[in-house]
Amino acid sequence: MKIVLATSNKGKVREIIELLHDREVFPYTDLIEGFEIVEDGESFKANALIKARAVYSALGDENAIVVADDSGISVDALDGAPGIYSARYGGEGASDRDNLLKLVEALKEKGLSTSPAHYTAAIAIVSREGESCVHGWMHGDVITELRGENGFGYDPIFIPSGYDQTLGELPNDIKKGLSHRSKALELAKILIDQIKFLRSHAGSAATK
Ligand SMILES: O=c1[nH]c(=O)c2ncn([C@@H]3O[C@H](COP(=O)(O)OP(=O)(O)OP(=O)(O)O)[C@@H](O)[C@H]3O)c2[nH]1
Ligand SMILES: [Mg+2]
Repeated sequence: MKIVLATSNKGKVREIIELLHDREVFPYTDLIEGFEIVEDGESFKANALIKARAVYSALGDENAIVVADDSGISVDALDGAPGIYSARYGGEGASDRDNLLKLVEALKEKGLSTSPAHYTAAIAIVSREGESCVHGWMHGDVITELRGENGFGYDPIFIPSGYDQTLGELPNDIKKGLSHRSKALELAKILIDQIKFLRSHAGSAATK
């Protein structure tokens, strides 16, 4: 059963494939040409569903189970910014590093060197059975000093609650155990396995 990821973010692909380890998972760009998806939803959930629906219909394969992730970081001292705009906080086409440096600059402009913050991940699942969305969060603090190269995006300035190192410094395995994405995927796995169960029993039910 093909699980197709509706993302072009390599950091997400790596993490999601690791977290869905015993399932056949690959990015949609292994199957069809990548295409621009306009994420004009008002929430992480709305954007995740937009991405999953767009890839599901572009694939035209009723057996596909399409999984999308919309995620971002929300900083208390910036009234929750960048939130759903995390991917383009530094402007259209901004790189992860541009986005991170923009966040550091915004904190410094307020005379701050740290602020409570949290990551949100919304994971949408679209298949012929229907569509659903689950969430996961990870709380901690952002700092204005970049520390470490692990993870991706804003990780070098994010210190998860209970730790004193950033996700850039901590081994990826630590992030796997506590990230917004891993929490949401634990729930998504239940829904994906339900779809598998329904499909494997659909045939036997029909023959009774
Ligand atoms: O340091 C980080 N560690 C994470 O674990 C994480 N999860 C999300 N993000 C950031 O939030 C935005 C997602 O935007 P996003 O959901 O639109 O994804 P994207 O545009 O990169 O790819 P796609 O999935 O839309 O194709 C991007 O700026 C990511 O850097 C993270 N940053
Ligand atoms: Mg995006």
